[in-house]
Amino acid sequence: MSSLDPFRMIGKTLAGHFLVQSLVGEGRSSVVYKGLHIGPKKAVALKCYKLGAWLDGGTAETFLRRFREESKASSQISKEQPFFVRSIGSGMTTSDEGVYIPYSVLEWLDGRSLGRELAERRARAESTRPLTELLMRLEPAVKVALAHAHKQKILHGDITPGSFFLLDKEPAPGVSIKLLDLGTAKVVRDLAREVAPKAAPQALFSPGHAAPEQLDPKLGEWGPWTDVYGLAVVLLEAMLGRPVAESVQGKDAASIVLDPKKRPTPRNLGISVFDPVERVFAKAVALLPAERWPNAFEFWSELEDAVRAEEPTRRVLPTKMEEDEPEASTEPRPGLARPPYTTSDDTSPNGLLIEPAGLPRSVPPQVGPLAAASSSTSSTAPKAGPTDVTGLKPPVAPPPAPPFRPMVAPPVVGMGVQVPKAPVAGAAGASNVTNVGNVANVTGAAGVQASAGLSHVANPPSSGSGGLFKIPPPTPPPATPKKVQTPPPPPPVRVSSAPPLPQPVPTIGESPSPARASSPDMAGVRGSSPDLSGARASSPDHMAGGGASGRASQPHAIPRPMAKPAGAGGAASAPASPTTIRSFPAAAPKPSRPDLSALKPVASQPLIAPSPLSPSGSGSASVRPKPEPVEVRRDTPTMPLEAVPDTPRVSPPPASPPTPPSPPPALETTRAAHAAPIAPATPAAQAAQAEPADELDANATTSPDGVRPVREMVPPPKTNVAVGNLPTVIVDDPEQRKELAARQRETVRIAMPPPTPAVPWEATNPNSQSAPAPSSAGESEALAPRPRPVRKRRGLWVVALLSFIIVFLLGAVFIALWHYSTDLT
Ligand SMILES: Nc1ncnc2c1ncn2[C@@H]1O[C@H](COP(=O)(O)OP(=O)(O)OP(=O)(O)O)[C@@H](O)[C@H]1O
Repeated sequence: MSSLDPFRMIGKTLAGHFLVQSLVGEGRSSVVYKGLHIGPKKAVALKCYKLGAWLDGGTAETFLRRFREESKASSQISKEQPFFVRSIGSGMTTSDEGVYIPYSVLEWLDGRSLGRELAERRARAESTRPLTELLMRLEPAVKVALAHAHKQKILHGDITPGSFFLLDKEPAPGVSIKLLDLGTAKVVRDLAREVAPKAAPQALFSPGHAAPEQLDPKLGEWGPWTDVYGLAVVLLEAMLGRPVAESVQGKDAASIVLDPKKRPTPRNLGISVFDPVERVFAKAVALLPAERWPNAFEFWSELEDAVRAEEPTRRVLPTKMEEDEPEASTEPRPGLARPPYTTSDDTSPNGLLIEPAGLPRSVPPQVGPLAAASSSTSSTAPKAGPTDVTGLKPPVAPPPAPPFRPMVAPPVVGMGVQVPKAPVAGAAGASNVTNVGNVANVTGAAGVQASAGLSHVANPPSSGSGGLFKIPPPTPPPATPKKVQTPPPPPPVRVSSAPPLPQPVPTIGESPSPARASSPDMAGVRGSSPDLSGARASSPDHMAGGGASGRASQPHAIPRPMAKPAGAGGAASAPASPTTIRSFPAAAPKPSRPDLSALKPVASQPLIAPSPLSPSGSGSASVRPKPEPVEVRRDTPTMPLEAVPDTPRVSPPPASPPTPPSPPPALETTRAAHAAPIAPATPAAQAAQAEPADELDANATTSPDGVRPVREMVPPPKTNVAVGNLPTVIVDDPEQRKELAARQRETVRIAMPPPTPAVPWEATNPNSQSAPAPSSAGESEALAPRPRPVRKRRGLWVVALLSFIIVFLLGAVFIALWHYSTDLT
């Protein structure tokens, strides 16, 4: 398998639509290529799964069906939430050797995964990220996206640092991170579990990230609590600056993850945190699913609260956050405004104690069991503030009003954790998972006909066993609820920020304490284990400094058991119970948390343009008929406006009380009445028309591709506008409606006959010859003396003519009589 093109896919066109262009990176179970969606000429990511070893003619079809269902679910959910990578489709192809290669088509993202970032930071020996910064950065992907998925009974199933993609540019306001692999990660693991039930579970998961129940199904069902475990580990790794698995190597991952005495809590990993933070983590990584936080939202909220809880004495919280969100809100906060952190000189914003720079350390840091052993503080004791083991400062009394300052990219101070820097290992050792995707080893599938082609999410999710990655129904709690035994946390230890301390903070079990030698758990567990060695194949993605997880490196000591390990009380006796218990201990009174059901998606309308492929298509790639853009509708024939005035109105304007006729106003009213049907007839209709405008404005943002405005993709509600007796015309755009109304009014004016000289007062009083005194300029024109009617003038002419004729006849008679008298004489 070439590291440059593991599947030899570059240059191929998948499903006739997606040209494979270049390799992006390779993870444990997949290879990601950059591709081109040929039609729209958009970049896509083609994620090809290394499942050749698990698929043959018998399993390929079943897998493909379930894979499509998962893809469909992720496609749907990615439309609902902008913090998911958008799933465009999925399919299956074959390699040149005839090996099945299922693949997903995803939106192309510019940026890098958290895993890659951690690896790069580690390679550059940069400081790790403080917890508060991590909480802020990952919050939308967890409290919005993952919580939304959990609410829909979909879980991720393989949360690792690679699951979080940090975007270079925000495709939409506030969207700076996306969650990858929702759902598909699980279906891939499910397949492997089913077709190779005897395969070591460790082969399917990233060492250190797998939850106990993923390694030992007897512990319980997978569920949102499984993701909680992965989330906790991701945070721990980001705080540590190295994979948790490195801290537990020496035995295989399963035996460590499943050891109730060695829970990967911050303190057990050498991270000094305050009690509340330790407690939240301890519950998140509890051995039994039933003892964990039930979902990502609760875990995250509790963790935020725990960090916030230190604020009164340590002032580590962002002031604005405190003001804006005094209580844990049920509302997810996408794109949470990142207010500047404020911190005092001796505290860090991550829940850790930081010793003022330059102060000598008199006591080496004590971590985990050591700290517990050396302290009389217990979790039940009233909290008296952090214990200052250095003795340099009183433990509580903070200096009066220390200057608050913004926390700007904290270096070591922000982390406050001293972790020995393990050398970055290369592709270490025998990876027990490389065979998962080693297509070169797979020959059995050769010759089996592949159902190639883009098989976009078409089938409705089956409700059967092979269906979506659904969360199992909760199991009724047992009669005696188990208690989560949170260990009495040792007092936090002040850790110097700068200069770096000469003595490293021991990782688990590396304490110089004599107790270490006496720990029975230490016996025989040292030594490198191939199971824990680098699980990643060589990947360009990780060439820059090693993977963030799964890298084997130098051996580390095995952790000593905690004085009272987290979850040990219940867990030690419980592993045999396969039941999933969703009860929570009374011993750890849970602050009233908002019900997850109250969680609402941030945006009811998708901010992201829908996939160009139809989610309902089947078989080969089908191009989704694009929603008709608003602009197109503008061009649709609307109506013969000229005909409007002559047509009877179907819906007359609202009956307004008849006003006494006054000439010009009456004319205008008449004209407006013709146009009235365009306007909504009722206030409700007016409101209905205003709504789409707001909606359009709200959605008037560009798609992540920056190509088509989202408003084109989200047609506003249609409003039927009846105009005269014309067929009902659907006008979508309120602007269009206004324009239409204006044009119609204009048309009415044009089509109206010229104003008749008959004015009401003249018609009703034809004998009146005097106009009323004009009251305005407009009226003066209307009431000006009017020309005499033609009829009257004609009468005058007739009278004149008749008079002339009479005069003429009289003259003629007179002349005739004169001649007669002359003749007589
Ligand atoms: N949609 C995407 N756009 C751009 N790059 C992506 C996309 N999806 C994944 N990548 C990148 O491809 C690389 C390989 O990803 P992949 O998921 O195969 O492995 P991983 O996440 O690094 O590790 P693992 O799967 O073992 O947890 C990573 O660098 C990842 O950031």
